[in-house]
Amino acid sequence: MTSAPGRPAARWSGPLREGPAGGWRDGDPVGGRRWVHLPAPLELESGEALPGVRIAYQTWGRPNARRDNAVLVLHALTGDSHVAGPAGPGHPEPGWWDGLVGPGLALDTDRFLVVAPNILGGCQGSTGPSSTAPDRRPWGSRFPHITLRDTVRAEAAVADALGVERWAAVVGGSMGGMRALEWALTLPDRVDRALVLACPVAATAWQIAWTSPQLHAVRADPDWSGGDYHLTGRAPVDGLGVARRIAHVTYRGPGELDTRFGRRPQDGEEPGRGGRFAVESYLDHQAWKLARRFDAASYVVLTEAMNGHDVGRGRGGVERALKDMPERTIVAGVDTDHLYPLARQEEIARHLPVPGRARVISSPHGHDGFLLAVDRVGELVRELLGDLR
Ligand SMILES: CC(=O)SCCNC(=O)CCNC(=O)[C@H](O)C(C)(C)COP(=O)(O)OP(=O)(O)OC[C@H]1O[C@@H](n2cnc3c(N)ncnc32)[C@H](O)[C@@H]1OP(=O)(O)O
Ligand SMILES: N[C@@H](CCO)C(=O)O
Repeated sequence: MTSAPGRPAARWSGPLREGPAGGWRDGDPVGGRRWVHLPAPLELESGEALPGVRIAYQTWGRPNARRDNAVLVLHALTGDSHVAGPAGPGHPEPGWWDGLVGPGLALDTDRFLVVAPNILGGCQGSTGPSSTAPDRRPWGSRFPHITLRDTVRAEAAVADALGVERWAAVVGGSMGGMRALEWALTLPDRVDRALVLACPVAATAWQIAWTSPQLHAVRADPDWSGGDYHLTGRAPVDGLGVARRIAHVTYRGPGELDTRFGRRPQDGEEPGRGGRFAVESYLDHQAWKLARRFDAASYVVLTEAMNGHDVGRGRGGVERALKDMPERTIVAGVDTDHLYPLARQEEIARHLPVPGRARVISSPHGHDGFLLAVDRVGELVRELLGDLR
């Protein structure tokens, strides 16, 4: 085992403990996390049924009398329900779109009820491979293959619990953007508008190719134990760390890394003589940071769900499918994104019911620009929702 600086202990601390259940209650803390339990096993696209599903979610703002002011925000691969707000119990970091949600902000909590679930298959409160199965053991390798459409059907229970028949909008980037597309196409009566950021209409060979060494890295870790490591006291943190290093390079811009790090050695280290370049140290930091907060089996399940992303499946192809998107759909991408390049968003925009061009998020940060260029994302949200009262 490597003893690289920052490497976490080889175990993962497990899913969050249960909190309050149910839908909207006056007086609940803003941003507080709640859980919805599905009343029946979830019928998966594969034909299997998944029993005992619960979905964790957070809310900000209040529902109006007609309950038509709810906006669903969908997180990316390693995100969670904590879109906004300070770090606190269960949330070691501030919200990942802090600055977008609050009074007077683009997702104005004086006007909207903002709702963010943790995805099915994840590890931040919703049912995933690290959760307990009905036999009281972790699901582990028995957790079924899920699709992004399955995640949408599971989240319908959150809308039901909140009394929301139709989202005023669904908003998401990367995997969240894929899921925004799937929400609008799987449950079209329940989505009025959509903001789709930094994602493709279907996973491409290029995108799947980048995930292949990541999946191999996790599964090659001896602590993976075929996916059944949750009770062993060890977790495949080295494999997950390698996966994150590979993924993180795809998430950032080459110009950005050159500018930030250049050929600089990490302080006090000598590259080539056992030491690292600063950029290598940066990737090590990203690796261990994720390994501390994310379950490797969730990473595998969700990566495979993204690889299966194809809005055209069973819908007569992607062009036919996109014709059923809401008329009020905005698509945007990051100009330096080499993982999900702007051409992929142009492809979506071209085939919408009201065809147009993709909006551009100008950012040096590559794919992660959709997380970091909060002001620009705020402009797009205002463009989508500005006329709603
Ligand atoms: C629950 C949570 O922890 S977050 C959950 C929600 N997260 C998400 O939804 C998305 C996942 N998050 C991400 O992808 C990323 O965190 C992003 C994109 C939001 C972060 O992007 P940025 O703000 O640009 O961070 P950046 O890539 O510059 O990394 C900064 C980190 O690298 C560290 N760093 C910078 N240079 C070096 C170096 N040479 N060696 C080691 N570490 C370095 C910084 O100290 C900083 O550490 P910290 O994050 O622990 O404070
Ligand atoms: N940095 C993002 C990229 C995936 O879109 C994440 O980890 O979720």
